[in-house]
Amino acid sequence: MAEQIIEKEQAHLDHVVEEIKKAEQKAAKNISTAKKDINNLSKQFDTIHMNTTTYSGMMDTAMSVRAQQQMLDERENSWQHAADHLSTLQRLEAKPYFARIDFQEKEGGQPETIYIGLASFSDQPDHFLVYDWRAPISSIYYDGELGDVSYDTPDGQETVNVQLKRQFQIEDGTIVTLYDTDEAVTDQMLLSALSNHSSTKMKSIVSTIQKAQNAIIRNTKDDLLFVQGAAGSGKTAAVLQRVAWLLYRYRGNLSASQVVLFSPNQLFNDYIDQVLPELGEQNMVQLTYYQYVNRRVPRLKVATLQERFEQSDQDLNERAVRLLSSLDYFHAVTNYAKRLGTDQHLRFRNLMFGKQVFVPKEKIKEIYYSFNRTYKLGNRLDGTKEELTKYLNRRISSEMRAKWVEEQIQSMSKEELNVLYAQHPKAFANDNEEYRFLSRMIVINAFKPIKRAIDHNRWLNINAQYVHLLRVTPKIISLAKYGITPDEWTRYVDQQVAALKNRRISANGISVYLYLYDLLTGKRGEREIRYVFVDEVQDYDAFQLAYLKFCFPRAKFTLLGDLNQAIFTHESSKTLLKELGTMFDPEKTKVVQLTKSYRSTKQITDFTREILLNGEAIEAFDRPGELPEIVISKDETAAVQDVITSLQQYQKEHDKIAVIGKTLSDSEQIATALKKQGIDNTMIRTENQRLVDGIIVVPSYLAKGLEFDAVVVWNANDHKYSSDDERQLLYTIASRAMHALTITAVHQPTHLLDRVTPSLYTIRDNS
Ligand SMILES: Nc1ncnc2c1ncn2[C@@H]1O[C@H](COP(=O)(O)OP(=O)(O)OP(=O)(O)O)[C@@H](O)[C@H]1O
Repeated sequence: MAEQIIEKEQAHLDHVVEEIKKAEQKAAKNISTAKKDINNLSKQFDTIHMNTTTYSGMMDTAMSVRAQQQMLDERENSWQHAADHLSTLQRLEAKPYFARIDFQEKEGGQPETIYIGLASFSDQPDHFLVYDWRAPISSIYYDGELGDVSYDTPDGQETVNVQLKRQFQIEDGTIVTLYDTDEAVTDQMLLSALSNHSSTKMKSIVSTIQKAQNAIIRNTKDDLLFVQGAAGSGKTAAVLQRVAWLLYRYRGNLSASQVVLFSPNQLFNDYIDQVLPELGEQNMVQLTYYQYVNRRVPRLKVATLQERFEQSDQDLNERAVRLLSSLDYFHAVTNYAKRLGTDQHLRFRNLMFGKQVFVPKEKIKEIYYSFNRTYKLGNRLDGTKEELTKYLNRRISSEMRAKWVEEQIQSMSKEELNVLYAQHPKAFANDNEEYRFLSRMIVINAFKPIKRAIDHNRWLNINAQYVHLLRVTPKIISLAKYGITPDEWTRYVDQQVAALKNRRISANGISVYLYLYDLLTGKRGEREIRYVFVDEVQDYDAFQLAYLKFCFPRAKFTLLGDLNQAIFTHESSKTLLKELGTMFDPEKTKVVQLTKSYRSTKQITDFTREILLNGEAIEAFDRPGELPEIVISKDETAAVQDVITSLQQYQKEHDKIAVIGKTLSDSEQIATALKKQGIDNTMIRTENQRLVDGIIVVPSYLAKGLEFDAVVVWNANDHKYSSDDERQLLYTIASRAMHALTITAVHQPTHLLDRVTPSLYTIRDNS
């Protein structure tokens, strides 16, 4: 029976592959026709007769060029289309589909059979041999069991009766196995997907998407989708499939450039950048929050990830950061800026002409505040620019008479003069006219930097304004609520001012600084962006998220995070969800919990869960492996040897192994020690590096979001991980392991491991 089924399915598969091959040939032909057309058209371009002697000749030439260009564009489009189609077919050929569903539409409908794969494929119009996994009907594969199942279509909900669900593993056009199932996606299929080795690039999960993940992927209703999920529960995986799904669902109205993903670091960008291309889609805009803010302030140096992670946890600094990163402060800044329109507190800078003051700041202030009280900040800014530009234009005539202009004309070379003459279409009536022309051109050129300064708002003194905001903060928000005295605040601001003089700004300060600037200049955000995704959202604060919402006012937000992995924001991440509740319409907000962890073996998940104080809800996926190991060494030299022993063991079985240190210097220490002992490894110092196979050594804060076959935690002793605050950090690091985990410690292991049930790990005590 089973044999027969396989035979029949293989015959069907052979037929589909055959049809795909035929379609490939056709596509290849279309490509070569389009290519030929493009070549011919390009040649014809050269033969267009250029007639520029008469006006009508010029018009004719322009029209021929335009017509030719249009034809060329069309051919290029059809070439691109055929090339995309061919690459989809090539992807389908080896593995055309992964599932089959037999169902009947209710009320006497015909029984139907569909096959689901990475993309749709039809041999005739409307005769689909394969359905795209994102098609509405494909949802029943992920969502339901046998029997009546509903799914969403653009026209509302439909219900069908599902009679068969079959899953395939196909390799190079041959069915390796198939399962009939009445579950959403069988565990066998998932198990075999998860037992694979990790690689430096994340893979798509379309054939094994789980029901809870499917709900995230296909959500269209909510403005805010907040996914709280355990480490390894597939948040990132689901969100990448979601982008692919959205691009399919809204094809024609949504392009990849209208989707932005904020990721925790650039290494992570590198890790996930193949998933969408593998699904046949272009990558969305992908950047870190600090890249996003940094590129707007080229003159300032924003604190780096490392500085942020390793900043001294001075008590005052912590309290001040809590204040600056709160939603209350965001509102306070909004109101502060609004009042600047009338309260005369806006800070200006002189407009300079070389070393001379061209328009003094007092004068600019006068203009700025001369407008009606009801003017919005943006209009006030535009009005001021207009006045300044008018003033600049008026000054051209008087400046033309200045001595320096005369001197410049006299000293100009023939070539320089010719450049200016080229801008004068006809002959001069007399010398006077010629002189006036030249002096005017010279002044206009000399005024260009002033015009630029006006256009780019350089007459606003944003640094001074930011400092003013910090200084008056005690008047706009209650310091006491954050446990800060006025004296302490003054001290904190003094430190920030000193840093700013050296062009440095804190990680929190930069959001405040840019928000203030945007308010002053009346920026209305990037309105064309439709979807914003924020991964590892627990490391964001409420101010940053409110600012992102301001920057992307028309976007729907999907926020993914794990409050148990808050390694930068610690406790304050707990209030984040509450604060988000006030930013989005509660009716259009959905919070989804993912509790099952897929990344690690059951042994690793059971172990890491107990590091947390509240990890009970985390459920392990039942994939067996070795118990994690804790290795205790008597000193550092011995610890290095113990790490080597583990690494040598892991190298026999795994491709991607990470040694994770707490800080950069911890990591450098072990990387160097390993090298000295002849153990080759790649030290990841900054997020700009690439992930590679083999052994990598990486500091904790750069390991975020990544995964490795085996992880060795370097020196998690009670001295390194001494504070309860570091529980989440240890959990984050340990949960990077897929198949094997070793935690090393010089002397006493951290007390953060005390809660873990002893039967969940083995101990190698070499102390
Ligand atoms: N439905 C699934 N089918 C196959 N693999 C899956 C599935 N869901 C998750 N995975 C795999 O589990 C691993 C963890 O997924 P992912 O990195 O998306 O988790 P995460 O929730 O973002 O984790 P973290 O918060 O720890 O960074 C990945 O290797 C991913 O491919």
